[in-house]
Amino acid sequence: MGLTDGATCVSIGRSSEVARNILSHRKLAAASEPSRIHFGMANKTFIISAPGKVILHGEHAVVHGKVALAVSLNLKTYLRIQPCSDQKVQLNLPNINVHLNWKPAALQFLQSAIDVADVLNPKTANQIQMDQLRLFAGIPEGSTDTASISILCFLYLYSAISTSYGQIPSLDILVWSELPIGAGLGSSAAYCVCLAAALLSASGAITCPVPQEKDTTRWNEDELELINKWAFQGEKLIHGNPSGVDNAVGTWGGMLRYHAGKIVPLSSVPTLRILLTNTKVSRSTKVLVAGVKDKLNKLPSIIKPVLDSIDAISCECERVLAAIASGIAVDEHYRILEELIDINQHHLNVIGVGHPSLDRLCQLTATYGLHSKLTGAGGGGCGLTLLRPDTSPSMVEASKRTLKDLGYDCWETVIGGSGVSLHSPSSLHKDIFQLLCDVKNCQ
Ligand SMILES: Nc1ncnc2c1ncn2[C@@H]1O[C@H](COP(=O)(O)OP(=O)(O)OP(=O)(O)O)[C@@H](O)[C@H]1O
Ligand SMILES: C[C@@](O)(CCO)CC(=O)[O-]
Ligand SMILES: [Mg+2]
Repeated sequence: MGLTDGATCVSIGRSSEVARNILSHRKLAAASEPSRIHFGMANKTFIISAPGKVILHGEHAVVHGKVALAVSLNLKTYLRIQPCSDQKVQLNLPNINVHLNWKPAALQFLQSAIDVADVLNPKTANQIQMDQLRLFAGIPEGSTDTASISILCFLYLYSAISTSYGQIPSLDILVWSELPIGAGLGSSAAYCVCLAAALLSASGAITCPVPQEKDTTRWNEDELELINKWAFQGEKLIHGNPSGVDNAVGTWGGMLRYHAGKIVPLSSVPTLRILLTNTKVSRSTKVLVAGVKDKLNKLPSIIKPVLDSIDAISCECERVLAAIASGIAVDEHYRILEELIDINQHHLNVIGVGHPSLDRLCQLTATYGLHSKLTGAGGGGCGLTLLRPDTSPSMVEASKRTLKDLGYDCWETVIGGSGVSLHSPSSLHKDIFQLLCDVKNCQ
C-alpha cells in the first residue's frame, strides 16, 4: 500500500531555517482562538509541551549502563492537538516542512499490521512492522532523512497506541520546536514525549487534565510513567539504542541522575549558569551511538575503562553539586567541576564523538578561563560552558561575541524547568501561541 492509498502529501522537505530563528523571522498572522472541536472528554484544543535537555556528564556511557546527570532546558517542543471534523488525521511538522494527512480508514490498515502482543510488551518496533509503516508512508527502504524518521515515528506511535488502548479520533496534530533539531539538546525525545502524551490522551489511556485559564497542568505519576514508556519506544525508532535519559528529562523535567533505567531526581543542586553553543555542525545521534558500540566491541579493554571513568565523573559531579548547594567550599568545588568538564571532554574525544568544531569551542572558551565540553551525542551539535557565579557579564559577552564570529549560535540558558505539561492557550507566551495557530487548522 502506498502514499496514494490514504495519505495526502502536501509537502515534505527540510527547512533551512533553524527552529530558534522561526519566531523572530516569521511574519505572524493575527491571533485567532483555535477552533473548539470535540477531543476526548473536552471540547477543546490542547497544547502540550516537553523540554529539551542538557547532559552535564555521562552521554554515551549511559547507553552502556553508566550514570548520567541531565537537566531540562527552558527551550521546548510544543504540540497542538485538536479534533478534526473532516475525518482526517493531520500531521504538521513546520520545523521540517512536513504537512501530511491520512484518512482514518487507511490508518486502520496500519493498526492491523501492529502485533498487539508485541506492542503490549514492547521491546522494540520489529522490522516487519517498520517495513509495513514505511511502505504505507511511501518511504523508500533505508531512508534516514529527518522527515522520513519523524513521519515513521508518528505512524508507529499512532498505530501502536490505538491498537493497545482504543481508537484515536480524527485529529489534527502540529509539532513545533524552539530547540535546534539534531544538535544534542534532546529534540528527538521532546518530539516523542509530546507525541506520546497527545496520543495516549486521545486514545483515553490517560486523562486529559484540562488546565484552568492562564494555567498549566501535569499528569499524575502513573500517567507520566506511561508517557515516558511510549516516548522511549519512539526514541528507539529514531536512535536505534537510546538509554532513555533524554525522554526521562522530557517527561519529568528538573535535574536527574539516570542509571540503567533508574531515574532519581536530584534535590540538592545549586543554580548553575551555563552557556550553550551550537556549532551548527549536523550529526545523527543514531550514527554516533552505533560508532561508540563498535569501538567498545573492537577494543573492550581500552574503551571500557574510559566509560568507567565517565561514570566516576558523573558520580563525583553529583557529590560536588550537593556540596556547592550546601555552600561548602564553593570556589574549590567549582574548580573541581571545571576539571571534570575538561577530563570528560578528553574521554568523549577518545571514544570518537568529538569534532573539530567542538575542539575550537573548548580552545576558545579556555582563552577566557572558561571550561567546555560537548553535550548530547557530540560529533558537532552543541557544547556547554560552565560559568561561575562570579563570571562577569563582560567576560560572558566577550566569549559569546568570539563564538558568534565563528558562526556559532551562543546563549546563556535557564535550566531545570518542568517536564511534559498541558497548557491553556492563554498560559503560553503570545508569540508561541500565535505561531501554533498560524499553521493552517484542520480543514
Ligand atoms: N520538532 C520536530 N519536528 C519533527 N521531527 C523532529 C522534531 N524534533 C526532533 N525531530 C526528529 O528527531 C531527529 C533528531 O534526533 P537526534 O537524536 O539525532 O538529535 P537530538 O535529539 O536533537 O540530539 P541528542 O539526541 O544528541 O540530544 C530529527 O532528525 C527528527 O527526525
Ligand atoms: C548519546 C546519548 O547518551 C545522549 C543523547 O542525548 C544517547 C542516549 O543516552 O540515548
Ligand atoms: Mg535525540
